Amino acid sequence: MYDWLNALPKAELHLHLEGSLEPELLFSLAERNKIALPWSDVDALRSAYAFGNLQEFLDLYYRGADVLRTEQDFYDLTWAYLQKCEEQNVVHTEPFFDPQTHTDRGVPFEVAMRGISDALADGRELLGISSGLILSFLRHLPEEAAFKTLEQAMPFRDAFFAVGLDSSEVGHPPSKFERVFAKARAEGFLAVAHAGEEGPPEYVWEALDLLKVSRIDHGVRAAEDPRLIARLIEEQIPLTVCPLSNTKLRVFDDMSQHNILELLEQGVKVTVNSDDPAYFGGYVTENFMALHDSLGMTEQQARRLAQNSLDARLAD
Ligand SMILES: Nc1ncnc2[nH]cnc12
Ligand SMILES: [Zn+2]
Repeated sequence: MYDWLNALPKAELHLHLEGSLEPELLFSLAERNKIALPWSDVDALRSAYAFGNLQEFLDLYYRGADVLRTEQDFYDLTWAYLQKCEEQNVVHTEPFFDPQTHTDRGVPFEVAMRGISDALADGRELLGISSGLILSFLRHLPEEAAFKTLEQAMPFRDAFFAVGLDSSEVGHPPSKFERVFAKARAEGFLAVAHAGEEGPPEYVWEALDLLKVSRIDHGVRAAEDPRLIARLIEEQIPLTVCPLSNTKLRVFDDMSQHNILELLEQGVKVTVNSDDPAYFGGYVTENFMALHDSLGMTEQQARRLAQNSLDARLAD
């Protein structure tokens, strides 16, 4: 019934590699690395995936990422995600990687970087999936820590094409990172940022005007500000929307209330993405399916959304 959705060629532009860590892989990495887990089995872990907001999810996401220790672990994580891409006709992907999630617990920057880069290279060669990596700063940490992360990344500068901004949004506006984004842009990187997920429309304005981003990640709360919507349409700034994430994190109470199709019909360049698929119940195709089931998305709308994702690519 959903084969036609799965068959659409798509790009994924909002995916946290650490959020694609499926419970089965999480348990097998814990065993390989001799790490004790607080959950008795995969089902017990899955049943903990009930979130009241972004922070409740992030607490579990950072806890889960602790099983990632070796270059092979990061390779296996990335390769499992790329195999999903192949299954779902995701022909291009621009994943986020949060170095501070790993360096802050003693995993060297280069360990994560090498495992991920090798898997992305194999994805290109063996699966024909093109990709570009986005180095994302954790916004709940100081800007100084982001500067340090950028510095650590410079020996690997060819491994990524853009910087991003994620983690706890409210209370950590884009303006907090204006200087480090300026430095990254001066070094030749593009910029994207999470804004308007839980945070207000002002954060989307700041991401555009201060961080000079090429895309907004989420951005669904921009709908509260008609002037902002007019600008997004005028400049055709893409929004990387994540429907299942938004309902799991209670940005919308129910998928039937999601605004992605209204934004699409207004002329905003919205795309469909999975964010943290292992935690939110599905990859890109399942996100498209949810829009079909709960919002009555038509085939023509699905085709436009998929085309938007291809048009909004930033990496070669
Ligand atoms: N949805 C999300 N928002 C902010 N930071 C994140 N890190 C992983 N998923 C995220
Ligand atoms: Zn995200």
